[in-house]
Amino acid sequence: MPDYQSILEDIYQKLSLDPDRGEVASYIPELANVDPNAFGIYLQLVNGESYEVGLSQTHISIQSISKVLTLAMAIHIEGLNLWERVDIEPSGNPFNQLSLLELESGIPRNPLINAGALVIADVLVTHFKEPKKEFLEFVRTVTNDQSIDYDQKVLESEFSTGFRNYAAANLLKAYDNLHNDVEEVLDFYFHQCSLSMTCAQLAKAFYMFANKGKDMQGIPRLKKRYVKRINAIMLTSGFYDEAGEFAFEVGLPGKSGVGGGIIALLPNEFVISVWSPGLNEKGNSKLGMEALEMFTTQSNLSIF
Ligand SMILES: NC(=O)CC[C@H](N)C(=O)O
Repeated sequence: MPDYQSILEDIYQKLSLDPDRGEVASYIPELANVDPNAFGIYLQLVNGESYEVGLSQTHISIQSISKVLTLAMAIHIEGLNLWERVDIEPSGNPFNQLSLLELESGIPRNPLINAGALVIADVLVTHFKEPKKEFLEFVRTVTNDQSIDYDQKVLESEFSTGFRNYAAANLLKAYDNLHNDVEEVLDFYFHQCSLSMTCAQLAKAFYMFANKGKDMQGIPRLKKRYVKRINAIMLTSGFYDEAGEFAFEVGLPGKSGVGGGIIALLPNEFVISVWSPGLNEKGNSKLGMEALEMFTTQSNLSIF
């Protein structure tokens, strides 16, 4: 077995010296208040062991990482019908791009771009009486951690500046691919993005995707055939127009968020979460991508 702690410490030391950390997201004003030098990694092995360096226990805004968790809930509800409303192809475009949605008559390319996540949010809003409560409960249950909650300040920030999300939701509605009120779906979507979790909590939440659908308590949360497909979608679409680069450099299914978090996993082996708030020009954590490239190269563990 690789010496995981030494690998993490080596990555941490080398990258901590990197003067170029990218730009902290500012289009959601609350995210711009985060220290650009923050950096943490948490590694959760499927065998139960864990390793960490830096700010792995600091709360971060999980942002688009939440899209995988809502997808897991929606796929359970809708099964194969889900794919009539959202496609599974990489978009090759930024996460908030609208032109493809218009071109493709209101069917989002995949569930991990914003338009796709809004359709997934719509499924949950239809299915549950109290979708925000149910989503929070789902995340708390699979992580076995009742302390996880929404961040009110980030939430307000999302509401006040989410113009492209309002546009995407309205476009979906115009194409009849949003069954509930635009405001209700956006309210849910902004809540899911505002969820605040540590790298450690994120790794635990994603444990089920590395463990054939069973969470850390060994309880089945997701059918195996859905786990396989969600992992495939993370690989092909988890990093928007940088999905190819992530597969090439890192070689793991994963998902990023504009809060600077990245989660990635190797089925049956581990889940790893990284946080560094500075983003590259594609909106993915700059140091986070570099750290994961170093991790899979040094440990010699990737799906390839
Ligand atoms: N890539 C992201 O993390 C985007 C999420 C952000 N809340 C948005 O909708 O714009």
